[in-house]
Amino acid sequence: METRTMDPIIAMNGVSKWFGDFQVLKNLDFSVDPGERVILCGPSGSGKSTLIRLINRLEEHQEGTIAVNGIELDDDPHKIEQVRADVGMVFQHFNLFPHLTVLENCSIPLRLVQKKSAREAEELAMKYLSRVRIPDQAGKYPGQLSGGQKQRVAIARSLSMCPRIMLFDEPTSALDPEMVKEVLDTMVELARDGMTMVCVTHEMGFAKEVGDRIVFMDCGQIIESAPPAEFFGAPRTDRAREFLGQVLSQH
Ligand SMILES: Nc1ncnc2c1ncn2[C@@H]1O[C@H](COP(=O)(O)OP(=O)(O)OP(=O)(O)O)[C@@H](O)[C@H]1O
Repeated sequence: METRTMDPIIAMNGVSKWFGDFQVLKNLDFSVDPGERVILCGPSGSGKSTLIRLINRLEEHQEGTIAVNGIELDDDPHKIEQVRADVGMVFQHFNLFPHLTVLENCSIPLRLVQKKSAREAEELAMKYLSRVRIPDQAGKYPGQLSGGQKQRVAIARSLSMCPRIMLFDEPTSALDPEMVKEVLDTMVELARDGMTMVCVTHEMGFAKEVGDRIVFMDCGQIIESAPPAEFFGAPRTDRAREFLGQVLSQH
């Protein structure tokens, strides 16, 4: 039995979701404390992306409750907007606008969503581009950047909105191996600064270094949830052992 000392910033209870007839998530309980770093792992198709996308309502659940920062998600657009203001998300494929410069990619959302002035938006965007160590790329277009640089722009864009939670959905899996480290290093720094993070990743070295807790999913269920030392040192289920055997042999 887990003992908790604070209210979770993400609380999912009894959550189920279907795509048509296919039940992708099955009666999940999942919570994250403020400042906690949770790594979601599991075989392909186990429901990790779907779970993470429920947190900012990119997908809708059909059963159970999901509360983020105390706001329970339902069809109310105002609540969804409030939750999205608190939650940044970084995807596998960056999702940058190719016709906008790096600086515009980061500053335009600040003007449109947070109604900042052009000058304030650019200053904030530059602050976060510096934080991810690419201020010198501000005038370039995404097509002129490496994959690792593009992903750091995506992280800077999210951070400049000042989220309380960052979600990462396989942020390094579209990158060449030599680019992976620079993105993971950026995420490690973010974790050191105390950001609440939920990361779907197969990077088990990163998971060990950064994770407070590893959540292992299979077939739409949470099978294990344990600190890294326990999960990697002594997985309790055959399914987790088999998964670890596969990913550790690939990396
Ligand atoms: N929009 C959708 N419509 C129908 N089925 C979907 C949809 N999105 C996901 N699925 C299915 O739901 C299951 C879980 O998908 P999900 O992407 O959440 O898994 P995952 O664990 O993140 O997998 P991966 O590691 O391969 O990204 C898969 O069988 C997938 O085909």
